[in-house]
Amino acid sequence: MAPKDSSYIEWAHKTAAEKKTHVSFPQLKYPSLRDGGLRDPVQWLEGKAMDDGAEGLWRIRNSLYDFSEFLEKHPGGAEWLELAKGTDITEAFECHHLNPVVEKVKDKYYVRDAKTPRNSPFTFEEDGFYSTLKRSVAEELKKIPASERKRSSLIIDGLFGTLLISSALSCWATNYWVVMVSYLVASLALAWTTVAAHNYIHMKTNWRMYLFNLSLWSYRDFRVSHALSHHVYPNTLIDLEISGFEPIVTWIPRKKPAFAKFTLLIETVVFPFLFILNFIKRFISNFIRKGFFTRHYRWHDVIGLLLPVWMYLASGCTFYHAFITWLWINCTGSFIFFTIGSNAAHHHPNIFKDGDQLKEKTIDWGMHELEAVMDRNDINDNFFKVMTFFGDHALHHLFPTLDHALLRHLYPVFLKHCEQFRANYRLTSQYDFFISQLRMAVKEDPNVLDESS
Ligand code: HEM
Repeated sequence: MAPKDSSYIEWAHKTAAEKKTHVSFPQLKYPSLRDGGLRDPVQWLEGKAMDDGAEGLWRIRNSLYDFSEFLEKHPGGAEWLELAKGTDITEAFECHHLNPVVEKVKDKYYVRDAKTPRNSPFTFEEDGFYSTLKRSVAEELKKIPASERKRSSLIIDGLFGTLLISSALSCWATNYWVVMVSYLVASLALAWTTVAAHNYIHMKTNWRMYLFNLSLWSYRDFRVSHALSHHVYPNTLIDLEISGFEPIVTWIPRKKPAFAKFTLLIETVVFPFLFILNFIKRFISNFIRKGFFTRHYRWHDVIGLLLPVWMYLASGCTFYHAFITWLWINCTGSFIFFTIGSNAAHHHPNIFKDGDQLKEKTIDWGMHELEAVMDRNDINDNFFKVMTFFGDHALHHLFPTLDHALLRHLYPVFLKHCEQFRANYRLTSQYDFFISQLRMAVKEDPNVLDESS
């Protein structure tokens, strides 16, 4: 158990270096396969399966289930369960369903009790913050008109259309300024389409989630790294959106390499290539991972390559010209997407990160989500910005399947529950996040509980 005095920081650094357990949750095993290798979603799922005691089945709390027969019947799509097979899906199961009917459905597939304790610090007590809020949100949703969802569809469809027109124009035009402006508009439209498509990757199978792949990246990979990893375990050692950037950028408080001082420069150089690098990593997996092609490669992995083909066909330029222009658009889009993403909501000295000292070693899952996120008042004030800058982030984390257009209606009930349970919902500005993300990249010491807490 961590000592609760000034020697905590020393203890935390020692525990972090040993890599046997989490630091903030020392009762948890250090995640298998976390460091090294490709650090990709497949490796993350394999490591999680080694730690979760699911015995090749699906684990929810302390019971094991066999959903093989249910896969194709799952209203959310078979993919979610197919990906998560062999792991503990308690958190994902809880936050992806507001309808209590799922509890009864799952019971039909019970096999036996798990043999090991859960390797997670999160609880879902019936009278706790998250379960109570979830019941109230389910009631509140009944009052929101279904037409609200059109607002988000309109934005992503508009962005997609803008991308198609501006990318073709950047190849067709000969005037320097028209080329430059259309190239910049296309890059921004690609980045924003990818952010907006994120709204749809969290839902049941739908066509707009495939727009994510226009970036060359894979929505299927993102469902793991973002929805099943980052969303449910934010800023812990199991968060792949933290470990996936290491050792290039380390946002958790740890001893940092000397190059951490140059994080701004490193991000500027690396971010433009991440869309392409994710594509290459996934493609290479076909050669280095047995069965990857049949288990993970899908028709939608080629969607990203349709954009240069479209630019070539629509503009009538040479394929070489279309390809080079598309590379510029893809790299600029990648830079914009990752700059928005890394400065959005999670990297700030006042936000929980593994290493920080905690009062309790288990925590209501919803309370933890709010400890690991902060919202931006200058993003949440406008729905277009919400859709294109990962806005309304706290509510989105708590209820990821809900269309972003519905979230603003939930604030009264959400804030009431935060007050009642003294949940730590916080707001700051986009500028503060930009500076704070860079501060986190050099921050070595964890936060220690102050005496009054
Ligand atoms: C990795 C775990 C899981 C994920 C990520 C997941 C995801 C989803 C998603 C995205 C939806 C659509 C939600 C919506 O449109 O509002 C959904 C619906 C549903 N899922 Fe799952 N699911 C998971 C596990 C399960 C399990 C284990 C069961 C039960 C055996 C289940 C039963 C259902 C049912 C019954 C619905 C329809 C709910 C309704 O009509 O409101 N899911 N799921």
